[in-house]
Amino acid sequence: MASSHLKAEPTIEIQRNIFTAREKTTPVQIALTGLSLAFEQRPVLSDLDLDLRFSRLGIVGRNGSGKSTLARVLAGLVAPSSGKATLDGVDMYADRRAAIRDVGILFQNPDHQIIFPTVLEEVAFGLTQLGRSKRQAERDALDTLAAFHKSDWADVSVATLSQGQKHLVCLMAIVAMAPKTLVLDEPFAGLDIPTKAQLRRYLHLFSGAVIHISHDPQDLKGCETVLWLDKGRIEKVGTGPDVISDYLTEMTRLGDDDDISDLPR
Ligand SMILES: Nc1ncnc2c1ncn2[C@@H]1O[C@H](COP(=O)(O)OP(=O)(O)OP(=O)(O)O)[C@@H](O)[C@H]1O
Repeated sequence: MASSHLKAEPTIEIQRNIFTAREKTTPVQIALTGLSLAFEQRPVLSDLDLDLRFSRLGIVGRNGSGKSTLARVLAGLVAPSSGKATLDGVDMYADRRAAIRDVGILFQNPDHQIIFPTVLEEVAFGLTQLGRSKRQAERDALDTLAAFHKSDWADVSVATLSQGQKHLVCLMAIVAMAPKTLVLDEPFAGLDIPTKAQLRRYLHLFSGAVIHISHDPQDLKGCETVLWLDKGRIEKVGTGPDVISDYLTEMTRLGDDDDISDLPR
């Protein structure tokens, strides 16, 4: 396969405003009011209250702290047990049409996300979900591939791509839909360092707001605001360096502990 690279200082061809300069990023408001969610009566999110505007919001927390569940609630994929979550005033669970239009979500495993055999079909699919004709969707998908300098990927079989390349296909599919908010649920887990760095560069070009979930603070460099979740509650929210510094201190302390032995109740 011919390779095509995005260089460190890319020439961005602005096509349908898919990419704009970072300083033009449009912030989004996140509001949680008394948000709780339980699975089989086991609380996973407990009475979360939050109201802030962000362009790049990081969410950190240990395994099982409720990060993915919060992401799913925000994207409208799961209903809270009580309380409310909105993005720019919209309850995404109540308004499925707005959810498809306004929120893109990128999961850890691209194989759980990709359903079509070729790159073009995969990228075009979301656009048909937005109501575009198949022909228009394919045209717009080709524009997106071109914006990412990946026109030569159009007819490539997704099954032949590496894990990092599959992540990029998912990212292109979501960016093509131009959501206001992109939710990244540990999308870099398991990727090697250069692949992570390259995907981060592509992400940097996305002009909407980003919610980036990770248990690794390294991934959240560049988030102006970070929310730390612990056992389904907000432990701290504030500027990135401030929250990450406290989080690392606590994670280092817990590393000397043996709570891996504790089973969920
Ligand atoms: N569909 C479900 N049914 C039952 N329990 C669930 C379900 N989804 C998540 N949980 C539980 O909710 C808790 C929080 O899970 P969640 O995936 O939100 O945490 P997380 O912070 O994203 O964890 P990780 O970093 O390990 O991905 C976990 O104990 C998990 O087992």
